[in-house]
Amino acid sequence: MSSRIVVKIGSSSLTSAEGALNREAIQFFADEMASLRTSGHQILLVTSGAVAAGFREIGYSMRPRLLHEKQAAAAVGQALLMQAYQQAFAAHGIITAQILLTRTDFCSRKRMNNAGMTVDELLKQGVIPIFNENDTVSVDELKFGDNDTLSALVANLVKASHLLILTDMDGLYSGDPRRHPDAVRYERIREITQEIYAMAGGAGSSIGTGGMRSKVDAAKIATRGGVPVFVGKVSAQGDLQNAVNGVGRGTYFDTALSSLSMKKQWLGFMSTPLGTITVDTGAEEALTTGGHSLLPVGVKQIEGQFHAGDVVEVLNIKAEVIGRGIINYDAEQLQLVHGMSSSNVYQKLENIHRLEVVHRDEWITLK
Ligand SMILES: Nc1ncnc2c1ncn2[C@@H]1O[C@H](COP(=O)(O)OP(=O)(O)O)[C@@H](O)[C@H]1O
Ligand SMILES: N[C@@H](CCC(=O)OP(=O)(O)O)C(=O)O
Repeated sequence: MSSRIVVKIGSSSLTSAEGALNREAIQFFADEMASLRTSGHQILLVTSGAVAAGFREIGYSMRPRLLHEKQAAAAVGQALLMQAYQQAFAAHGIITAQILLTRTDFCSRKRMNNAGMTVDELLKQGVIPIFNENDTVSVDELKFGDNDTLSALVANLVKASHLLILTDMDGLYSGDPRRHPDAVRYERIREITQEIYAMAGGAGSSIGTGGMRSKVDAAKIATRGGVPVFVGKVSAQGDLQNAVNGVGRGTYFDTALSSLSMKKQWLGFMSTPLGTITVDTGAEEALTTGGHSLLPVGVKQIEGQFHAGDVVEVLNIKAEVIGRGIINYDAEQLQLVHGMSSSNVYQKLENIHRLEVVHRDEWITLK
């Protein structure tokens, strides 16, 4: 199988601040992707720009902020965006396909498998699949918002050899260069630590959404799934090929030492937690560094109406998210026994099938 490359292009690279598609830019990116394809790679594109391309057409004077206005703008802009790509790729005799996804599509393995099979078939037929979030049906709390996360999930789904996140900045700097002109650029990140997160700020322009922060989030998801990531700028002929060859103008994120199984990727990045539990310091250590399961004695607080088998988010006593796991208790049961030693739990609850609140095999550390 030829290698699969997922290219993500942000709104800031495709549209003007006034809200118009930059057709020249779209042609340029299509040319770059076509030439990558000629060199033997399969290409998948994740593109933003629907809201930015649609808001002026619809009559808004600036990029809307309200959800229903953004959705209306996206419905207009998505058609314009696709038309522009179709035209640009047609110059190379390449057919494109539109795939609109929401976060909930990734929650269901069945929907994900269906999307995966459709993509396989499109690639087999030589088509370039073009993804965007299905903005019209996404509700606020289930939105990707920016497309960086979507691109990482797509890259993991298709087992890509590279994820290239193209933006208006040539990589990750020690601070947002728009505000810190003396910031220095990182060529390579071997491990995404809290310090790296601290450097990455939000969107610097009025067009983009997630900024560098959501790109680092995406890099974390992809690299833990075994896909190396490039975040940077492509603006001259040959830049995209250079990005693939390791000499692009941007930052490279190495894959994590051991890549996660699909089950753990689902747990960490696609599932929807139905509750939150807070654990004490000992339990935090046991889960995050000790490789142990979570026992009732370490649980301090419980929120949400979850049932055994649901996914919950786990917080430490500083209220930071440390990971997610599949819970073995209903919320009401756990309320009765949290903080108790194991022997007391057995006395209190007669028919528990597993003592562990979260078993280590059904846990992912996200800190
Ligand atoms: N540490 C950083 N290094 C580089 N850029 C940063 C950093 N922190 C914030 N940014 C901002 O992130 C922006 C890119 O993200 P965004 O505007 O969302 O673009 P896109 O539309 O391509 O997704 C840059 O223009 C920059 O202002
Ligand atoms: N789905 C939205 C993406 C919004 C957005 O701005 O994303 P990005 O430019 O990738 O930070 C759109 O097409 O407008």
